Amino acid sequence: MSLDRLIEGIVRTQNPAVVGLDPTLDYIPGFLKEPFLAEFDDPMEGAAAAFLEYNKRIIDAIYDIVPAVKPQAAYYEALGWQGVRALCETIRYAKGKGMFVITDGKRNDIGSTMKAYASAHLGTFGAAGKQAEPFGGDALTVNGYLGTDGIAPLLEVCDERDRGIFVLVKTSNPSSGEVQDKLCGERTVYQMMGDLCETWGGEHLGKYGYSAVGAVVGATYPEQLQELRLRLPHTFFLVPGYGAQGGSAAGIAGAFDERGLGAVVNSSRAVLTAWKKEGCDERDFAGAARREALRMKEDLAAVNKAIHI
Ligand SMILES: O=c1ccn([C@@H]2O[C@H](COP(=O)(O)O)[C@@H](O)[C@H]2O)c(=O)[nH]1
Repeated sequence: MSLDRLIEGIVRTQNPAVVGLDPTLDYIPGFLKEPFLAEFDDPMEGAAAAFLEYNKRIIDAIYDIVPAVKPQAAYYEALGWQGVRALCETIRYAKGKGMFVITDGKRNDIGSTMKAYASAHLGTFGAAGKQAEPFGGDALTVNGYLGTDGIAPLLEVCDERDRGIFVLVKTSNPSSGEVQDKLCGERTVYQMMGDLCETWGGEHLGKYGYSAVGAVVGATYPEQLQELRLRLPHTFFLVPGYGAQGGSAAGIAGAFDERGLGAVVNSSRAVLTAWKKEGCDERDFAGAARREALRMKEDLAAVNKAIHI
């Protein structure tokens, strides 16, 4: 169990970036969404169909230059079961294009319930011979607040199916310090959670030295990124907060190891709404997403000179 498939995608594209697929109707140009909204009586069905088509076009525009996508489940759940179906189909489409998919669900519960979340998002349903993947993601974001028994069922699935998790350690939002920066004995809560990631990842390291248990560390906290990189040598980072939340490439530099690995940086809104910022023809929205993804790649390369290996 490891995050090697993600790392291999980063090496192949020479791009430590993930594009967040967080669609809203507002981001989707009229020419694309209006026919779907008109076609279905149920507004959620029309919106879900528009989300899926929009995602496919974004994926088509970036899959050769960006190794991974991160659909945030909330945007799909907002449309009920139709949205959840669009999420499943988006995951399947991205995987069909060779992308690594991180489902951003931030799940956590007691062990028995986590077993259900683990098989839903990373596992399979059904018996041998008649088995299917419910969601089919490669990795899932989770909350570690309930402790080890809430994480153990995920580790089992990660082991069996070469999947990964990213545990919330130091989140990118402005209030993250209210709990995460509090001292608990001699360690902050985020340090304690980071140390647990190293423990949960255990001895099962992939060929690049990272385990299947990654950590979410926000681009908006450069000092903590650097500190945690040194403290957690086997824990790969998912770094949200670049772009729309104000995180910069310079602030992210400390997240990478000496090989240029160690982190994958997320950008959602900045890529999805690039066509609005550019002011280009709305029919070129996917082209604008690609241009923004290439701009981000260059921006990251300026602080993370080369990804060796
Ligand atoms: O600490 C965290 C954890 C998760 N997120 C998620 O990442 C994206 C960020 O979107 P942007 O549009 O690039 O700001 C979004 O899905 C969040 O739910 C985070 O921002 N911070």
